[in-house]
Order: sequence, then C-alpha cells, then structure tokens
Amino acid sequence: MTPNSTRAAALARLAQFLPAAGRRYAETRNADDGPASGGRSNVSELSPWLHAGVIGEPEVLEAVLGQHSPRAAEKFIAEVFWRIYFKGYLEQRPAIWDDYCTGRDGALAAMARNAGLQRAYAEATEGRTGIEAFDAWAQELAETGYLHNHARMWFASIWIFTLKLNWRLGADFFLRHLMDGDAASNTLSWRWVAGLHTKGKHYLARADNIARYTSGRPGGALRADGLAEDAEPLSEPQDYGRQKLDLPALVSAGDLAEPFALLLHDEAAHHAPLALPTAPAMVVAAARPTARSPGAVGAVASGFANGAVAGGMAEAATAFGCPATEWRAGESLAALLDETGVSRIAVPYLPTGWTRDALMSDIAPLAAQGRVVTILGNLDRATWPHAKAGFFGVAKAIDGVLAECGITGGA
Ligand SMILES: Cc1cc2nc3c(=O)[nH]c(=O)nc-3n(C[C@H](O)[C@H](O)[C@H](O)COP(=O)(O)OP(=O)(O)OC[C@H]3O[C@@H](n4cnc5c(N)ncnc54)[C@H](O)[C@@H]3O)c2cc1C
Repeated sequence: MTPNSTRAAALARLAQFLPAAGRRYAETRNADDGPASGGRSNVSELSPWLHAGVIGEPEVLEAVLGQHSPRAAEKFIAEVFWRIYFKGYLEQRPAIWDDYCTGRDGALAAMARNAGLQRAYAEATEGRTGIEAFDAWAQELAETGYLHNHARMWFASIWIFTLKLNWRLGADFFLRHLMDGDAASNTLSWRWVAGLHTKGKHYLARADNIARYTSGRPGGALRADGLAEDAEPLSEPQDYGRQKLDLPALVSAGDLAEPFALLLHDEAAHHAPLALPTAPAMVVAAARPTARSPGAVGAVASGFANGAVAGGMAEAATAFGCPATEWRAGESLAALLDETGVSRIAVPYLPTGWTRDALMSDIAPLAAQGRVVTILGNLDRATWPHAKAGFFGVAKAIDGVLAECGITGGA
C-alpha cells in the first residue's frame, strides 16, 4: 500500500514525532529498529514529505524549536540542514549530477553486455547475496520505499566495497525505490560513502556495528558476514569546481499582480510551504517520478510522488477557489497556458536533478519571454551560499540562518 502522501498525514507525523526530536533523537537516532506500523519512534520518517515539498523545513524546524531548546534539538536541526546543504552544494556543482547520469547510463549499458554483472546486480537488488543484513534492507527498500539512514550507509558501503558494484547503479536503485529519492542527498551521500565527496575518506561497514545498531529489530540483530574491511576509497579524475549561485530575485506581491498559474511538481507538491503573497488564477500539476531513472521506478516511490502532486493540486484548487489542470509528460506547457488564457506562471525553484531535467525545456522558453516567476524559500536562499565545501560551513552558520529567517520556535 502506498503511504499517505497528504499534508494532513505529514503534519500528523510531525506532531507525533515532536516529543522525540530533542535529546531522545540525539541519543537513539542511529538505531535501525526496522519498520513499525505506527512509525519508528527514534527518527522522524518525514523525508518523503520533505522531499515532495508537502511540508517545508522551516515549519518543521519552527515546530521542533517550539518544544525543545536549540541545544536539545541541535542534532535534529543539523540533520535537516544536511538536506539543505546537499541541495546547495549540488546547485554549485551541477556537473556532478550530469556526470552521474552519464556514468549511470554507461554502467547500465556495460551491464547489459555482461551476464556475470547482471547476475550480481539481480542478487543485490533482489536481496539474494547471502549477506543477511544487506538482503533484508534490499527487500525492505522495495517493499516500504524507506530505509533508515544508518542502513543506507551500510547498504551503500557493502554495495561498493564488498560486492564491488558500480556506485551509480546503487544510487539508481535507491532513486527508483526511495519515496524520498532526492538527486542531491542521494547522489552526494553515495559519493560520501565511496570517498568521493570528502576525497579519500570513505565509509566502511562493519559487522559488529551493524549488529549493535540493529539489535532492536523484531527478528533481532542482523548478521553481516564477509564484509570487506580494508578496502580503499574510490577515486576519480574529475575535480568539480564550484560555480557561482545564480539565485532568483525575491518575489513580491507586485511580481504576481497579474493573473498567474501556479506550478506544482515532484519537489514542490503543496502550496502551503510556498507561502504565496497572492492567489493564483489556476493550478498546473506536473508529476514526473519516472524521470528518476531510465529503469522502472518502484510502485511505492512513484505512488507517493503521484499522490503528493495530485493531492496538492486538489488542495490548492480548493484553497484558492481556482481551476486546476494536469500537465502530462510530452504535452506543451506553453500550449496548455495558451488554452487557459493565463500568461504567467509561478514556478517553485527546480533544483539540480531529474525534476529540473524533465520540466526545464518547456519552462526555459517561457522564462526567456519574462513569463516565469521563480519562487525560492528564504531558508534555502540563506543557507545555500554556505554550502561551498564541507558541511562545516553550513553547521557554523545555522544559528545565524535560523535568526535571519525568523525561525525561533516562538521564543
Ligand atoms: C547512501 C544514502 C542515500 C541517501 N539518499 C537520500 C535521498 O535520496 N533522499 C533523502 O531525503 N535523504 C537521503 N539520505 C539521507 C538520510 O538517510 C535520509 O534523509 C533519512 O534517513 C530520512 O529519514 P528520516 O526522515 O527518518 O530522518 P530524520 O533522522 O528524522 O531526519 C530529519 C530530516 O533531516 C534530513 N536528513 C536526515 N539525515 C540526513 C542526511 N544524512 N542527509 C541529508 N538529509 C538528512 C531528512 O530530510 C530527514 O527527513 C541518504 C543517505 C545515504 C547514506
């Protein structure tokens, strides 16, 4: 069953998790206790809604700071900023995404010519490697569309260093199945595990660590025999230079004075986090989960994305009392707008990744005609300039950014 992608479900989950977002999170977040029908108790599981823009980071941080001191919530706040950091980092090095796509396509083509690789890939993705922990996570991912952060690190490490499979194929497997599949967090986390993000510093999974942090699973601790324990980090010839951020201007009510359409997409599926200064004359909804990969996208991940965008479209139409229409893949956005008689369109910022790749060729000509108003949230705008290199640059800016954005928890 596809989990409920509505904003009401996101807000309910936030409310349920809030009491645990302080010291409890800091102390227990590393444990992978397995899926739980009422939700895990030590991590928020908010990532699918955050990725889809059904709920926004500012409101999550505001709610957490409303219940916990900045000190007690420090760990949780930092994790939310990791998401924003990765986005800002990729925005300044978009070639990493382009090279990932090219490398993934090359790896898929190489696999199509190699029966041994096909077998190894099938064993890994179907959970038949014989490494108990890895196999459990492969199946859990396909069934639930979610993995705990620690499980993602161990899984990626075993994929790269023990099974010696191409990291891009693993990143692609994640994107095809994670409800929260995100071009920035996923690509850069796989690169981090491989030793490519922080050059020369890789993450090696260890059986004792896995057993310790999976001991709370219903079936007991997971075994992971035969892991590569002294593999070298991966390396690559490229050195990705940083390009200047080119952020859109702040949007004022004047920019949206004329009738405009609001675009909702895979990474901004709900109008509420956008806090529009004026109401749109119509809503246009574009869900493109199949653009995540040339391969088949899992039913749970695509169901969540399609549900989030369709639900967001219906809720926006009701909230603004305006018509709504779907913009399907292959249709012309310009033609769709011409039919409705609305000339301008407000587009929530399309970060580097497949959503931008899938939609931008239609949006760019409209932008060149001055018909597009791009909306970028204040928190991203304030944080991204700090995402120049390592996370440290963002970590030390967190207090200032929160103050600048007025995120105080009501204090
Ligand atoms: C190999 C690998 C691939 C990953 N792929 C993705 C991905 O495609 N999409 C994605 O959203 N996250 C990804 N992550 C990061 C992280 O694992 C998930 O964000 C987190 O597990 C989501 O669960 P949660 O909502 O319960 O997190 P919580 O622990 O409750 O954290 C709250 C929020 O903070 C953010 N967050 C937490 N940890 C991280 C992190 N390490 N990096 C970035 N953001 C973080 C998420 O938005 C999360 O919802 C990946 C990590 C690894 C190691």
